[in-house]
Amino acid sequence: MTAATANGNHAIEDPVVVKTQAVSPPVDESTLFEELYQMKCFRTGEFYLKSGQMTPIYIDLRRIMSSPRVLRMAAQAMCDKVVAKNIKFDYVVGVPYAALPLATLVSDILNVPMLMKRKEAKAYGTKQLIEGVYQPGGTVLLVEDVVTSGESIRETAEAIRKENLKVMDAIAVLDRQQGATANLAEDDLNFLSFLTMEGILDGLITKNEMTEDRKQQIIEHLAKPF
Ligand SMILES: O=P(O)(O)OC[C@H]1O[C@H](OP(=O)(O)OP(=O)(O)O)[C@H](O)[C@@H]1O
Repeated sequence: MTAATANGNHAIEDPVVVKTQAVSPPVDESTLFEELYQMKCFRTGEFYLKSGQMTPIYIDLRRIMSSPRVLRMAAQAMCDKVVAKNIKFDYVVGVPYAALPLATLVSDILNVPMLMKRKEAKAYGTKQLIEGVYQPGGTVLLVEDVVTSGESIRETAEAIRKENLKVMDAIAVLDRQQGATANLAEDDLNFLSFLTMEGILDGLITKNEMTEDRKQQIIEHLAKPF
């Protein structure tokens, strides 16, 4: 039996069971770096971010959806971290759009239901911004691919909280280390990532794609305010 909720969804009678056991061997940082490198996810040059800031290094994790194996590895890496930190949640939500395939796999690996937050509500149908079946009061884990300022996570958390769901934690494959942790803490969001920009730059040095001096220049550039 189900009960109607405020959002018109029907609550699931049985409580959600969070299976906090990852199913594959743990993924380590250097292995994932190597896979992302092989998939040409790291590009140096002149690129512009959502914030409008120019960046000398662009990290495009949208490419990994083209490899189910690497996509799953990245999702598994986040699951390992979430399990290690003993984070409890009832639903997984990907920050649209790039993180949606990752969130789908996190949901599958941990056997936790997924919800989907739209970038914009549709003007027809149910017009809901949050899709899926949920009970108000449930807790959401946010999943991101790459985080710069954390603004996309913050916007997603805001929309979810308006639906009387709780959000306390967000996890990303990669943190560009440009202030997201502090920015999100202001919104009571605990932010974790599996890889960091510094780790990527170090990896590119080992590949002879970058010098230590260039790494320092890039870090200084990225430390500038948006
Ligand atoms: O931390 P932030 O400063 O918000 O930047 C990170 C966001 O930017 C990218 O998404 P983008 O806006 O390019 O959209 P997409 O996911 O639809 O590609 C990325 O996938 C993150 O969601």
